[in-house]
Formats: sequence, C-alpha cells, structure tokens
Amino acid sequence: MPTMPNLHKYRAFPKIDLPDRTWPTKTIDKAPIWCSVDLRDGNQALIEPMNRDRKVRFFRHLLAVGFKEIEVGFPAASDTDFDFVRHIIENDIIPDDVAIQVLVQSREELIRRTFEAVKGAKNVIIHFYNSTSTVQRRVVFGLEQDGITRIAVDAAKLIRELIPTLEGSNVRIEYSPESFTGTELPYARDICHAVMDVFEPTPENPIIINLPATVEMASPNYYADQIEWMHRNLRNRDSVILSLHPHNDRGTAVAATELGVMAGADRIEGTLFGNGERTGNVDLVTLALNMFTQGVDPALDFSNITESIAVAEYCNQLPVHQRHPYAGELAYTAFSGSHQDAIKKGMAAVRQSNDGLWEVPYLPIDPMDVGRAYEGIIRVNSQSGKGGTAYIMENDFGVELPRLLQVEFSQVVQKIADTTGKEILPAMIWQSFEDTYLETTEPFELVRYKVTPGSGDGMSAVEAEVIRDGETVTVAGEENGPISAFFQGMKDAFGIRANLTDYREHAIHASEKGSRTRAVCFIRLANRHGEQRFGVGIDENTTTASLKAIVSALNRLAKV
Ligand SMILES: CC(=O)SCCNC(=O)CCNC(=O)[C@H](O)C(C)(C)COP(=O)(O)OP(=O)(O)OC[C@H]1O[C@@H](n2cnc3c(N)ncnc32)[C@H](O)[C@@H]1OP(=O)(O)O
Ligand SMILES: CC(C)C(=O)C(=O)O
Repeated sequence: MPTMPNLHKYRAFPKIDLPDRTWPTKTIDKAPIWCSVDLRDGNQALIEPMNRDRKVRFFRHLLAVGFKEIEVGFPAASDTDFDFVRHIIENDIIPDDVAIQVLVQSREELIRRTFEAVKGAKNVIIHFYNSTSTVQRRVVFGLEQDGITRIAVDAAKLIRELIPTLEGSNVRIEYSPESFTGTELPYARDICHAVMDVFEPTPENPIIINLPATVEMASPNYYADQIEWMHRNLRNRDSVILSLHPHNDRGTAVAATELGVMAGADRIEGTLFGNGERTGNVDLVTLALNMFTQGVDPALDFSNITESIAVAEYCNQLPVHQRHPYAGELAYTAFSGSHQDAIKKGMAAVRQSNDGLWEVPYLPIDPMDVGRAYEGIIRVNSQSGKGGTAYIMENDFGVELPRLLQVEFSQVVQKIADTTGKEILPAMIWQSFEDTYLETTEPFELVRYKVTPGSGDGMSAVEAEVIRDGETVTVAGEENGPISAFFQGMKDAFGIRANLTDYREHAIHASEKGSRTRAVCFIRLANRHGEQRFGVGIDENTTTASLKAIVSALNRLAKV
C-alpha cells in the first residue's frame, strides 16, 4: 500500500489535560477586539515589503474598515518601518481613537529605538516578545526556562522605565510568549506572570497577553484547550486582555481562532485575507464575515470587499485567491446545474418573502452585502443545467423562458459546452438563442403582413408575404385573432399539419442601455407525429412577435 515516507520523523501533539473544558458549548455572540497586523506580520512575509506609500494606503484602508488597533510595523527592524511610523505620527494620519502598535524583540537597543519611533503618538501599544517553546529554548537560545524568563523580565523592566519618555501618550503594553503553542502551559503562564509582575496591570490599565500559534501545530481543539487553560490560570484575569495571534500552517487558523474566542479570548490579531508568514496569519475578513452570517455585528465593515481586495493585492503584491471565502472572484459563482437550479429558485423565493432573511441555497451571504453584484452568480459550462441558462436569459437579457423551452434550449447550450469544453459566456448564450430561435429563415421567412377586420364579428384577417425556399408566397387566413389567422393561412398555403400546444408572451423591459420595451412571444407547435418544437419571436409589436414565433416554430419543426 502506498504511504508517505519518513513517518517516523513526526509525532502526535501531546494531549491537554482539561476534562472540564467549557468552550465546546459556547457561541460567539459579540465581536472581539480586532488588531490588524497586516503592516507588520503580513509585511514581514512579503517578497517585497511595502514601501511607505503602500503602507499608508493600507493603513488608511484599515481605518476605513474600522480597525482601532493596528500593528504598524517593527520600527527597529528597518528605516522603512521606522520612517513610516514617524510619517503617520508627524502627519497626523492616526485618528485619536486609534492605537498604533509596534513590535520589538526583547533586546535593549531595539527597545530603545522603538521608543524613539513612537514619540508623539497619542495611543500606542508597545508589543514585545520572546520565544518560549521547548524547541526554541533548546536550539535557538540554548537556555533553560529561567534564562528565557530573564530575557522577558529584563525587557519588561526596560520598557517600564522608558514609558515616561512617552509623556503625553497613552501607552499600553502587550507581551507575547512567542511560539506559545509549543510551550508547556504552566511555563507559559509563569512567564506571563513574571512580565505582569513588572507592569502591575489593573482592570483600568490592563496588559495585553497575546498567545500566538506562531506555528499552528495541532487541530483547533488543542488551541482552544490551551487558551481556556490560560484563561482560567492567568491571575488577575480582569487585568488582562487575552489576545490570539493564530497562523494557518494546518489550514485551520479560522477554526482555531473561533474556538479560541469561545475558550475565553478577548482580542484577535490577524490580517486581511490571511497574508502572513508561510501559509499566513488568520484571515480577519473571513472571521468577521463568519460572525456576520450568524447575525453578530462584526464591528468591521467589509461592505466594499472589492476595495479591500484591491488594496491588499496592491500593497502585498499577492493575489487574493479566486476561491477565498466571501471575497474570491468565484465565491458566489455556481457552474453546476443543481446548484444553479437551487440558487435561481432561492433568489426568487427571497424576492417574494417579507421576512428579510437571506435563505438562498449555496450562497451563505447575499453578495450585495459585501458590495458584489448578482452578475456572475451563475455561469455556464458543461456542468450546468437548464436553470443556469434560464437564469442568464432572464437576468442578463430579460427573457423568461417557459420551463419546457428551458429544457429544449439547454440542450443546445450543452452541446456547445461539450464541444468547446469551455465556459459559455452570456453573449454566447444569447448568440445561440438568436441562431436557434430568432433568425431562422428556412424554409420560411416572414417578409411582411397586414391585419384587417375579418368578415364576422370579432374576426381578424391576415394577409402575409412569406418566402419559402426562395419563392415568395402570399398567405391569407381569417380567424378569431391575427395569430390563429396567420397560422391557419400558413397551414392552408403549405399543407402543414401542426397544432399549437403552447403560447405565452411577456414584455422585455427597456434596458438602461436605451433599448425600447419589446415583446417576446413563445409558441410551441406539435406535428402530426406528436413531435414538438418551440419558436420565439421578439418585436416592439406584440402581433409581429407572435407571427415571428410561429414562423420560428415551423422552421424548427421542419428540421425534426
Ligand atoms: C513570529 C514573528 O513573526 S516574530 C517577528 C519576526 N519579525 C522579524 O524578524 C522582522 C524584523 N526583524 C529584523 O529586521 C531583524 O531580525 C532585527 C533587526 C530585529 C534583528 O536583526 P539581527 O540583530 O541581525 O538579528 P536576528 O534577527 O538574526 O536575531 C537573532 C538574535 O536575536 C535573538 N532573538 C531573537 N528573537 C529575540 C527576542 N524576541 N528577544 C530577544 N532576543 C531575540 C536570537 O537569539 C539571536 O541571538 P544571537 O545573535 O545571540 O544568536
Ligand atoms: C510576535 C508574535 C506575536 C508573532 O508574530 C507570532 O508568534 O507569530
């Protein structure tokens, strides 16, 4: 049996002893405190880190979306980061109700430089960190727990000493035991306590304790257990804002974060669309819109998702995937027949319902709520069915195909899709509708007609000029309406034996592009063998549309 090589190199993540865990029964009913780390963790993972202009553009967008805490960089890392922080402070770009956050390692010279960078900021969060995991202690720092704790405490003391240099600023502190998910829980708690001892946080002046899944190492329930354990075991819990900073190495950062919030976290750090180290930080757009789908106000505004994508793609120079939750170009698109059918019916039901609830199969939210149009919800290829083609005919061209015509026409479209193997764009669908139904001239072509009152009461007489196989023939009939009069005339003139089995018409309303209101008429005829075909006519004049539909149906029947 085939299997992966080198299985022996890996082992299961150790179980967490928390039998009375409470998070599984919790729900998220309010937004957490959000902190965007796009300009720091996102930025440090880019092929080309953002220049100042890109950072400013991103910063302004984060403000527009509603972030009140934004990690703006690692000012001690580079002049670009330092200058950007100075730029937004000196040019008054930071609103008074927004805190900028800056990251720094627990190293003296870097901390001093960081304090230089944030001078003059109204609200600032100094975020310092050091690695605490067993592996990093061993292979990176070569230190026991005491030594690692000393790094954190020394940094904390220096920061505390430097806070008065930021006179006039509202300074808050964040500490991250980096690589928390690989750290023994009692030690993670102890190092946080050691840092808290330095700052003496209070409920009025709480410290942010940020518990990163620097690398996502296990399934989301493990992270939730770790967070709940810390939530319960950190002392002075009311003086701590418990923050999450999940990465997405296993592809489950969103789930881990949601469970982490249920486990007691107050705050989330992440990025738009999940840019960040390796497989990314947790995606704040998905988290926020997940809340939105549950009727919970996410306290972030992604009602113009296209703008958020444009900014993220421009600044990160990375694309947002077409299948990205809520945002991807294909996030609201169905190609497959049964999905299209259900969406079409669901959309009609929502239009008719008064309760205002969004209940459309396969569409978790109304695309309009994130500023997307209904265009493109349904796209047609060989996986599609009649519902998809009918939806496009109705939504793009205003033509509501009768059900049996949907079946008939979808076979035409299916054939093209199978032959080309490609998507059939709305313009191609319309072209094939025209070719199949509207522009049929063989064997019959209607040249002109005249309707006059018939000899009897309520009777109409029609005289029409029809070309059949290149020869012009005059057709005349008298019946109780012009349509049946013309049909009778055709039958008499050409010896046709056929019955009309369906007739319907509706208006195609004037489009914004300036076309006039027209009528579309659908006529279904059966020949003497019971074979049936639709014909379609479109014209500004209802009678003309109907006569064209008869000719169209006869032409199609002639080819059976
Ligand atoms: C999980 C995260 O995302 S954490 C954030 C990571 N982000 C970044 O690193 C981006 C910005 N960083 C940088 O530009 C650079 O790393 C700088 C400017 C901060 C530092 O650069 P350098 O001084 O050249 O060193 P480098 O980053 O290689 O640091 C490694 C040294 O710092 C130590 N170190 C690393 N992290 C920390 C920390 N948080 N606290 C204290 N010491 C640390 C290492 O043990 C190592 O020490 P050694 O030289 O004695 O072996
Ligand atoms: C500095 C910390 C919060 C970090 O970026 C991480 O652990 O991923």
